[in-house]
Parts: sequence; C-alpha cells; structure tokens
Amino acid sequence: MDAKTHQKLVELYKSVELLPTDQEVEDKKNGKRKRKVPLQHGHSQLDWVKKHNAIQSNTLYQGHGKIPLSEFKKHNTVQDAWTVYKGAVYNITEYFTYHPGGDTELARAAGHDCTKIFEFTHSWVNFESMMAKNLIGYLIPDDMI
Ligand code: HEM
Repeated sequence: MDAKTHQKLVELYKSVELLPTDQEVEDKKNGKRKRKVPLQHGHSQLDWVKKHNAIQSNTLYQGHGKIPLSEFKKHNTVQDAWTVYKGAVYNITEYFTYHPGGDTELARAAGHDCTKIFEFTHSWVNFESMMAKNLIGYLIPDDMI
C-alpha cells in the first residue's frame, strides 16, 4: 500500500472512532470500574464460545469484503450493529445478549471504530477470536470502491 492510501485509511478510521469520555478516563485513573451486568441464562461467555464454534462464518460483504463508509454507517443500531476493530468490520448484532458489559455499552460500538475504547475497557479480551466468524470485510472510503 502506498503512503497516500495508508494516510487516507488512517483518516477514515479516525472519522468513525469512538473514544472513552473524559469521565471514563478519570474513573479508570481512580481505579473505578464499571460493573458487569446480569445476563440471561444460557448467555455466558462460554455459551458464546460454543455458539460461535457452531455457526458458519459470515460471508464477506458482497463477496469481496470492501465496505464503503456510507454503507458501514447505516448499521448503527442494536438490531443491526456493525463495528470496526483494527480496520476490519464485524457484525456484532448476535453478541448483544452475551456482552458482560451490557447492551448499552456495546451499542456505543455500533457504526463506530471501537478499537481504542475496546482496548481501554478490556485489553485482555481477544476480540479477533471471539468474533472471528462475524468478520464481514474491511472499511474503505466511498471513493475507493
Ligand atoms: C464500545 C465497545 C465496548 C464497550 C464500551 C464495552 C464495555 C464493557 C464493560 C463496561 C464491561 C464490564 C466491565 C469489565 O469487565 O471490566 C465489559 C466486559 C466485557 N466485554 Fe465489553 N465493551 C465493548 C465492546 C465489546 C466487544 C465488541 C466484545 C467482544 C468482542 C466485548 C467483550 C467483553 C467481555 C468478554 C467482557 C468481560 C470481561 C471480563 O470478564 O473480564 N466487549 N465490556
């Protein structure tokens, strides 16, 4: 990839990036952590792993996996949630009822690049392995399609 394209992609991810709020940064400094929420029976992390192992991988968006920004941004609700993690786009809709931090927190990721806030909140969680089969493509600018 040439330097210009690289720069364009960096700017693209920034345009949808979600950062922790000042309050969240402050709370973390003071050792204050957000609570986990109670999940429904059968929705533990182990249940997610089992379900994830059993499902088929998502097919890539339109076969090629190149997702223009304007398309990505449409998927910003709990019922239809896409997120970017390290440049890759994942459909996280199915994970909502399994997220230990609750659906309100996870909803913040929908339609955004959640890389930074994800690492800020739980750097020990392995996003790629948990969501491997929900990978649907890679974010690109509208004019690169
Ligand atoms: C905007 C994005 C997200 C936010 C703000 C967020 C927030 C949180 C919060 C507040 C907790 C509970 C506190 C804690 O355990 O320290 C949590 C737990 C957790 N979240 Fe997220 N989350 C996000 C995205 C995700 C995603 C996409 C995944 C899966 C790939 C995920 C997986 C987990 C797991 C596995 C835990 C439990 C951690 C543990 O047991 O130590 N989260 N999240």
